[in-house]
Amino acid sequence: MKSSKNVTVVGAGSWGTALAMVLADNGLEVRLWGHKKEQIDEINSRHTNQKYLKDIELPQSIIGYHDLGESLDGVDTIILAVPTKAIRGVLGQIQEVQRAPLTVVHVSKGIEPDSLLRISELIEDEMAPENLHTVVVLSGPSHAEEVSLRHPTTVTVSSKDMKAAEEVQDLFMNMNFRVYTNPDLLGVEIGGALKNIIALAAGITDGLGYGDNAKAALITRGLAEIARLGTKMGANPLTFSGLTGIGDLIVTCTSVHSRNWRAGNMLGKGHNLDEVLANMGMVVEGVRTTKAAHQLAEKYEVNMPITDALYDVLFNKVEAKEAVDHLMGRVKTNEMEDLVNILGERLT
Ligand SMILES: NC(=O)C1=CN([C@@H]2O[C@H](COP(=O)(O)OP(=O)(O)OC[C@H]3O[C@@H](n4cnc5c(N)ncnc54)[C@H](OP(=O)(O)O)[C@@H]3O)[C@@H](O)[C@H]2O)C=CC1
Ligand SMILES: O=C(CO)COP(=O)(O)O
Repeated sequence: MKSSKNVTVVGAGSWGTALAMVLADNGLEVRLWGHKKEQIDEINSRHTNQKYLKDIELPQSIIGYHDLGESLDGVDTIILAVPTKAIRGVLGQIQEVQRAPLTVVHVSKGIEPDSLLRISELIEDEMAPENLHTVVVLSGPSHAEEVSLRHPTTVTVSSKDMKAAEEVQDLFMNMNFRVYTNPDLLGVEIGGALKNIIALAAGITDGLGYGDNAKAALITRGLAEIARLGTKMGANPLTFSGLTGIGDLIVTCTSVHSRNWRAGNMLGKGHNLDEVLANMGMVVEGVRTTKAAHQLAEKYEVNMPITDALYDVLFNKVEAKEAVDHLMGRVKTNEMEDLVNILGERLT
């Protein structure tokens, strides 16, 4: 038994359920809130969540809740595990029923289009200051399917309040789930969100049958454009060589577990976006994030050719092959110069 803390996981999808398992393995009685009654009944009676984690037996110490107020009773920390586009609505519901300020540990990977807020900023924007103690992000290369099988996984936590981040590190850390800290909140959130864009693109080139050279190019040049934008926004460029940068890019661009990769793969094979999203049955964060990143690139005047190409495929009906041809046919350039210039600007 590691902790007597009461924790509620808000969102009973793949990631919320897998994280609830980590906390249960650490000796906590975990409350798992979901908005679908049948699913909560399944969690409590059969100790499974078949739609999201097929054939996984959940620990009995995970208790499903359908009543949000009840799930938050006596709780000071929540793990917020819903898709980015559901966050404002769910926080609205939480604020109607919460009785004490909350530490919100968010695990979502996205950026809100138009407002261009990162998730920690979105939470601060949506929650009244008296309802919010602090925000911590947990992010990194971590497919729920593998975490639920207790396979070795590493993630990073970050916050403006690093003491709170360290408490979250202690809460989750175990022999299968190793948690690091990184004080660069902006870099951690940007890396986690933008890797989904590159995973969609990697799925597309795999769907087109282009193979490993193309994928390696996407991962490394994708990292270059994520690092350019993140560094211009104020992140530590070294964060992008860590778990929430290259780490999450590798896992998402190369794994069949990735919904972003799978969606891209179907696009590359010629299916249209509506068809792909309708078939997925789970969130594909990279689609909305592409819109947000396209807007961020314009705002910060950063060159993001892969993001632009994907934006055209998703929203301007450009054929995937045509987008790749366009990327390959751009004017010659230097591999590192843009990032070096951005770093130089920051020093002056
Ligand atoms: N899956 C993974 O391996 C990882 C996911 N993440 C991130 O975690 C976040 C959540 O993803 P994930 O769990 O995978 O997504 P899933 O699609 O697996 O599950 C999302 C869950 O949120 C619920 N939900 C959606 N909208 C609402 C709402 N308005 N109110 C209440 N519940 C809602 C869904 O309910 P319903 O069943 O009704 O749709 C579902 O239970 C994403 O940002 C993702 O990028 C991060 C790391 C790993
Ligand atoms: O973020 C993830 C792994 O780190 C999950 O990626 P997908 O949302 O593409 O499945």
